[in-house]
Amino acid sequence: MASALKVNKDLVRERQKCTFDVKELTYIWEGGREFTEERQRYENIVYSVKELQDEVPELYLSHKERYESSIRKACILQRLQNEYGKKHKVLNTRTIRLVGYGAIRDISPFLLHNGMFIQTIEGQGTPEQQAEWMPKAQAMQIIGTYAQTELGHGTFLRGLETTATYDVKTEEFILNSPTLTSHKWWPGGLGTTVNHCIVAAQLYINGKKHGIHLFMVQIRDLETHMPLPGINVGEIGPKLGFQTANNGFLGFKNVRIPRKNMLMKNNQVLNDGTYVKGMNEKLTYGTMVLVRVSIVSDAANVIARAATIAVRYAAVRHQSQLKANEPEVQILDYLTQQHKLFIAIATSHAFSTTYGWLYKAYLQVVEDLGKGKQDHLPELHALSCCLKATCSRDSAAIVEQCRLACGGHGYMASSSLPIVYGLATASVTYEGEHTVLLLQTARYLMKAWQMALQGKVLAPSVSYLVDSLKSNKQSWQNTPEFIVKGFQHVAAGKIKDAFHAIQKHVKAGKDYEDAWNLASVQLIKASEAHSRAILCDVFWRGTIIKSSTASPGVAAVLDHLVQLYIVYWALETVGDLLLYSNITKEDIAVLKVKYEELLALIRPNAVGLVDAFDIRDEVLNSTLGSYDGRVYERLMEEAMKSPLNQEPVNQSFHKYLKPFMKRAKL
Ligand SMILES: CCCCCCCC/C=C\CCCC(=O)SCCNC(=O)CCNC(=O)[C@H](O)C(C)(C)COP(=O)(O)OP(=O)(O)OC[C@H]1O[C@@H](n2cnc3c(N)ncnc32)[C@H](O)[C@@H]1OP(=O)(O)O
Ligand SMILES: Cc1cc2nc3c(=O)[nH]c(=O)nc-3n(C[C@H](O)[C@H](O)[C@H](O)COP(=O)(O)OP(=O)(O)OC[C@H]3O[C@@H](n4cnc5c(N)ncnc54)[C@H](O)[C@@H]3O)c2cc1C
Repeated sequence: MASALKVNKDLVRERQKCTFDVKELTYIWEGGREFTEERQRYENIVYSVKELQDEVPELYLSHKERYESSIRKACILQRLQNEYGKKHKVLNTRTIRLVGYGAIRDISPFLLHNGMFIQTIEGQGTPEQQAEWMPKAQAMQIIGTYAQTELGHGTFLRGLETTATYDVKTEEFILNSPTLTSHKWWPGGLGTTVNHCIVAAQLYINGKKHGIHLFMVQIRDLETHMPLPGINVGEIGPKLGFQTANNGFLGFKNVRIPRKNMLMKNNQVLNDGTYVKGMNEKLTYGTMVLVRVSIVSDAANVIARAATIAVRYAAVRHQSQLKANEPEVQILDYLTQQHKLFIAIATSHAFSTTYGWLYKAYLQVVEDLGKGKQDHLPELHALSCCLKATCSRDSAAIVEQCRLACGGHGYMASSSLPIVYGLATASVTYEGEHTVLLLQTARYLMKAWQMALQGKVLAPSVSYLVDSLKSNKQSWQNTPEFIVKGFQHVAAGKIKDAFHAIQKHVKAGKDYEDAWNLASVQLIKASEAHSRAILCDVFWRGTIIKSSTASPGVAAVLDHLVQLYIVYWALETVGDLLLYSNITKEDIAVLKVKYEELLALIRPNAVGLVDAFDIRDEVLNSTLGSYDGRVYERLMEEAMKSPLNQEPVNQSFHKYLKPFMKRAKL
């Protein structure tokens, strides 16, 4: 952190105003003091390594140079991480990724190795397969990715075209990409980094198709890194963001792999070609469930980064006058600015709390599956789908809102907000496209509604549907508990409407599938409303628990944030509440006042709240958001690093401009 002398005076004043213990909130936000201290220790090591510091900002490098730089840094990071893990504790994924961003400035080309390749071996491999591949993968003797999506299909997994045909004579699978559209397309690290892949392919035995299975395939020689025979591999080129993720394409031509390379924890192929079906074919999709759960945490982190930048900038930036003859005010004092930014802080806490809850549910399901119990799998799938969809979408919208809240300077690459937006918006699509995942949840909600009508017991996350069937709703109260109930009424109402819409189309003679498509706008709205009800409920209940052991100062700000989140969404969806709950116009007027009061309560703590995210300057990498608030100095310093500023006259003047000006006619 910068010394107090150099810190911008507005930020110094803001920090003096703060009414709570910032460190205590950091510990709560991060899940415990031990996690914060572990991260800080590791950050101190990583950010003191000279080789990880940039001489030229990454953004001025070419596509190729950026990739090479990211590999160089990722190797240093991986070594530091492994050494740290041996001496201290194994670091959690959040810390590894957060610190990685700070060094690489974008996505690590090892992201898929560390985030999906290892997890798939762990979750889908037999104990023998784990024993063979895990140590090599963890030590990075083999580097891999998760190669599922193809040029032609990403969403509809049953439509994937890559084939793995079992040859009973040699006890091998033969991999082929029969069409252009069957080429793998997108996997991170696939372009030029990895030598192994987990490949999703259609399994064929004796001409019979058994659906999607996962296979461990070596694609490059470990010594020369040359593609192995039959492998056509490369990089897919620049994208909106994720520039250093090294996303690639891959095609197979009669590539043979041994039988033992099919991941066989769930389904098996025996030597003689006998196919043994596992407990549930959807368990093949298990890694995706884990990553969808993790994306809720990613969404919290990405918002925290954007909020830190935008709130600190809004404290430093003065523009316009509220009253004539008075100094220009900090833009953070405009209520509209608070409206844009405080919801970002609150949302980050909402998602972080929800992630903790969802991850616990995930671990429980994994434990149950180990005992052969799969009762809660559909509920987990439904929750992870809609929460991934809603949190990633909200995170992209909020990051963009933060960027816009920084005016022109938010458009500067050096603010880091464009790159953070690139990260956030990618997550709306990857690991299951937004609408598609909402529709998966809607499938579950339709079944739940049917069960509620039949008086059956429902899973906890949808048990509110039973209440909503009771006709005598209590009169509205403007308390958080009651507003959460209101969101549940909205969700139940939309679920019911979507259900009836399908029924109406079916009664009119449509097939169920066509009726589903005709009702699908209503279905995604029902799914979104369900997500919001879950987010508000979990955030409210989770905050009560967190506050119970917190100091009064921290408990108070947590209460302000959770109330702000709930009231914000009540006002955003006021039309829905009017349609589906007992809220009145008078209640809404009271909520509007309450919302403004909450903004005023949060205002003195705004900078303290983003400081509590404890994101180091190296991670923020932002001219607008650093701890010391030297915004204008940094903007100018960064501009001076432009290669165009390294010479007084660029050669293009002599080559093009001057002759052009000479030839120009009046
Ligand atoms: C741990 C560290 C984390 C690090 C984070 C790393 C971040 C990495 C950053 C970027 C990486 C990005 C990687 C990728 O994008 S990998 C590719 C991801 N691809 C997808 O997500 C594809 C999306 N499509 C699907 O998941 C499915 O095809 C589908 C949309 C769900 C539809 O599948 P299908 O057609 O087979 O199924 P149905 O619709 O017919 O449904 C049949 C029943 O199955 C149930 N189902 C489906 N999926 C699951 C599942 N995963 N688990 C449990 N159950 C599932 C479904 O609900 C249906 O049930 P029902 O009872 O209604 O019949
Ligand atoms: C940055 C990034 C990294 C990625 N990394 C990987 C990786 O490492 N490994 C990997 O295997 N994949 C990866 N992917 C691929 C990613 O998982 C897919 O792009 C994603 O699942 C969406 O699939 P799609 O591209 O086929 O979209 P599409 O399904 O083609 O979506 C296009 C449109 O069609 C709509 N649509 C499609 N189906 C339906 C439906 N049934 N009902 C209603 N609407 C529908 C969608 O809503 C969307 O609006 C990555 C993608 C990105 C952007």
